[in-house]
Amino acid sequence: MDKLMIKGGRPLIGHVAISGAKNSAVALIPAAILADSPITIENLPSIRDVEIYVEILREMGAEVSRDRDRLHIDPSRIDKIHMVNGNVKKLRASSYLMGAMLGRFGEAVVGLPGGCNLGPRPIDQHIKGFEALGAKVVYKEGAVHLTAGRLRGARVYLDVVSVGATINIMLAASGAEGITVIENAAKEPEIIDVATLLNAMGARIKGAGTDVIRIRGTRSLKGCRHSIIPDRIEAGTYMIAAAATGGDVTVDHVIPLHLEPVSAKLREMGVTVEEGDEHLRIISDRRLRSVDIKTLPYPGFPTDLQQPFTALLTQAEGTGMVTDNIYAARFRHVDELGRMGADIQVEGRTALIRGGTPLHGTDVRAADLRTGAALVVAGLMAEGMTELSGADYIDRGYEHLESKLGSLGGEIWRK
Ligand SMILES: CC(=O)N[C@H]1[C@@H](OP(=O)(O)OP(=O)(O)OC[C@H]2O[C@@H](n3ccc(=O)[nH]c3=O)[C@H](O)[C@@H]2O)O[C@H](CO)[C@@H](O)[C@@H]1O
Ligand SMILES: C=C(OP(=O)(O)O)C(=O)O
Repeated sequence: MDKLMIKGGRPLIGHVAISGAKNSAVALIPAAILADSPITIENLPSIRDVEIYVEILREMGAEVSRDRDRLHIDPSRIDKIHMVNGNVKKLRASSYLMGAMLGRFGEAVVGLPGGCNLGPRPIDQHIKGFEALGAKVVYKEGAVHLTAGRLRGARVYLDVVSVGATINIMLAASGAEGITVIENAAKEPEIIDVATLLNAMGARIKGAGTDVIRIRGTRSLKGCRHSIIPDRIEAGTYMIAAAATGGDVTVDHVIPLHLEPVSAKLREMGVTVEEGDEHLRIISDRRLRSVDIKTLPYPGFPTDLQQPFTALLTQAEGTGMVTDNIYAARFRHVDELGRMGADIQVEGRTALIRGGTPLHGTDVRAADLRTGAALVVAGLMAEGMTELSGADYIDRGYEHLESKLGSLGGEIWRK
């Protein structure tokens, strides 16, 4: 496993260009399965999750080629093969194969998805949606077997606000006959991105970005060209790192509205956040006040930035409280931050961070993607060298992390 070496103590200064969103990319790629002709996806991030999804589509018979940040997918020869083991187990977003295959073929056999281990991650709401559209569901040997023949539009109320279930039901419903209405839908920007692609393919989706989404499906979805929205989680990570190091960083190619919860919390801490049309500038003198964070579905504070934000709070004055309302057990970064000198107590789904304890570099391990991001932020703040193993997790979601941080003056390299 690769390691990242980080020498802390230098402020990050300069501009960083934000890549396309991971959580859009891993939904847009399987969405291509629904089309009968080629699709081009632009602003594609170079990250491991994308590489894995490309391999999955190739295994299914798609012709896929890449030209810098453009991905061309010809799905016309995709076959309804069973996708039970191997790459599907490496990704959470492999669950989207269920909706996409159901929408195109009326049947699917897909292994239960993998992804970051954040505690239990059920897919009951996805299944509830597929059943409402007429699918029969059987669990056999670690895989979900779905059969429907022709799917029919239906009304689905989600008991839990779920990004994955909302997208998966949109995918299936786009290939269904008639109208589907998703109530209590998730409102994340990535959902709007997927709906934009499906509409360009010929579906008629209204309300994406609100909690009621209406989808009129069609049998013939065609190829198109689509550009992925910026990755708000990558951008938020650089904003946090800028604040953490007492830096002056402009994150370019972002949609500032998507980062409002992060900007608001940084401002509460005493950080200056200047907003342009497509950029945000973060200026920090490293004199930070503690704040409380409660993660919530969009437009609330994103759980995917909870861990890096916790690292930032270790250097703020006072005690901060971080409550993860999405994943009760998303605290694998806490012990590692403790090894670097942080004082954090976890009670239930809340972490209490006593700020102002100096951090020192040591050997730490990322066991999931955003733990990795938290430890990078901590390493940049710490005195001395941090040796971070588990860099492969970080590669799942951050394009060219070392060179982007390096161009900002951060000292980070791969061993
Ligand atoms: C590939 C992708 O886009 N991943 C993101 C997506 O994950 P993912 O789509 O898996 O997350 P969900 O929005 O579905 O999960 C939200 C909450 O709902 C629960 N739940 C979800 C589905 C279900 O059927 N039943 C159920 O109980 C989950 O356990 C969790 O507590 O949104 C999460 C929440 O913003 C992010 O952390 C992930 O980065
Ligand atoms: C949890 C995440 O990803 P996934 O849902 O793909 O595991 C994440 O991006 O932080």
